[in-house]
Amino acid sequence: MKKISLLGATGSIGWQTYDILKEQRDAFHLVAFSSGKNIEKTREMIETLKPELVSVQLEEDAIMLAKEYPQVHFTFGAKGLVEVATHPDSTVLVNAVLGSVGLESTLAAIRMGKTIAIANKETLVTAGHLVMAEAKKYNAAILPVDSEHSAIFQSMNGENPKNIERLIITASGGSFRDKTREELKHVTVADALNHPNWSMGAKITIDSATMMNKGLEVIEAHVLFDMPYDKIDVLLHRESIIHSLVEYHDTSVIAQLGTPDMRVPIQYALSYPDRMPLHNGQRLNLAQIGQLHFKEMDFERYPALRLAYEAGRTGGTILTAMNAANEAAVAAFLQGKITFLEIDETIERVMQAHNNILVPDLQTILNVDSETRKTVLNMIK
Ligand SMILES: NC(=O)C1=CN([C@@H]2O[C@H](COP(=O)(O)OP(=O)(O)OC[C@H]3O[C@@H](n4cnc5c(N)ncnc54)[C@H](OP(=O)(O)O)[C@@H]3O)[C@@H](O)[C@H]2O)C=CC1
Ligand SMILES: CC(=O)[C@@H](O)[C@H](O)COP(=O)(O)O
Ligand SMILES: [Mn+2]
Repeated sequence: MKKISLLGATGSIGWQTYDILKEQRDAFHLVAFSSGKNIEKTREMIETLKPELVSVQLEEDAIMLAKEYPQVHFTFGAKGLVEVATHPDSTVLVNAVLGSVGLESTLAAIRMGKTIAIANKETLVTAGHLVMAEAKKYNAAILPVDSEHSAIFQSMNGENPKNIERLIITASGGSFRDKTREELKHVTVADALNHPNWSMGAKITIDSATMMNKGLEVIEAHVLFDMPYDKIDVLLHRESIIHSLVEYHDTSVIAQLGTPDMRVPIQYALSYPDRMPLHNGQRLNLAQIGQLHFKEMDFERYPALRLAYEAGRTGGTILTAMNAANEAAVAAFLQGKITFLEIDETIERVMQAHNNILVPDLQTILNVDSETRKTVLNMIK
């Protein structure tokens, strides 16, 4: 029986993790979880899985829930995320919280030698060097949940990494893949949230439309697999059936395929190195699909991807600035305060003005993160 802590339980990844935990009660037990402001889902998870510790975003919600569930210990805010991540009974942390807010709790769990099943890509982008150095020091395994990185991880199974020629990350193209840049001037939030293949949280769906999601994933791959940027390519593949590929020196290409269902990489990270049947999983029928499509990436159409490669190749706090600018700009777009095209423009302006620090410590990263968010708010005013 693996004991699990889960951050971001009420989100898209968190709720799909809940689906797996409910179906696999002989294999997994949820000891602690965090949610944000969704109290209905928080109640349901408490009643179904009976954890010992729950963290919510607001103190008043923690006080209210403590009266309803006296057998559960409640905590809240940033310290609550760390308490959930470091619960003494859990051996695996699933980090499915949104944004760089997941960084400190991830580091705290790593320092206890826990296995980290990581969906929270912003943490790896903003402070990948710190996360991987601490994971090595404390012998903590970092297992990818992001579908592309899980595909790469599965395609590297049993292989010697020194034989890899390049990683090929597939991209659906997002909600506006059939539009020109000119046609993006007046798109709405509702249009942008309409992803062709995946049902995901709002922020990552917008990232997918700008292609910043792929930019974050290129950096995530560099961090997780220690691969130089000139050996990480992005390939447009509109069906999201091939989740990513690894090419080897002998020209062989190994890929992982499947219907688009995030429960597959989540469950693989939980059951690794084993596999388990997937409850209600839809099997891939290639004959029925008939055709798969591929196209070279267009960096002019998707400037966010170019910016992410630039930040990755530069390294240092520019990664934190880019990530924080993106988080703040996407939040502003979702609130109707800026247009879709202003997301890229905001990130580029922040990066151009940034004074880079090459090997930042945690405090420097936290300072750059909060300063960048303030800068973006001032730019938007
Ligand atoms: N969704 C997907 O299919 C995929 C997601 N990812 C990555 O996984 C992560 C989560 O994405 P997704 O599930 O889509 O996101 P969602 O927005 O659906 O969920 C985010 C979760 O984090 C909680 N949360 C948000 N802000 C805070 C905060 N300040 N303090 C505490 N909790 C907070 C939310 O709580 P509440 O809702 O209760 O307020 C919710 O539980 C992201 O890094 C994303 O890039 C990676 C691959 C695929
Ligand atoms: C499911 C998942 O891992 C997402 O990150 C997904 O990849 C988004 O799709 P695109 O970014 O390829 O549109
Ligand atoms: Mn992905």
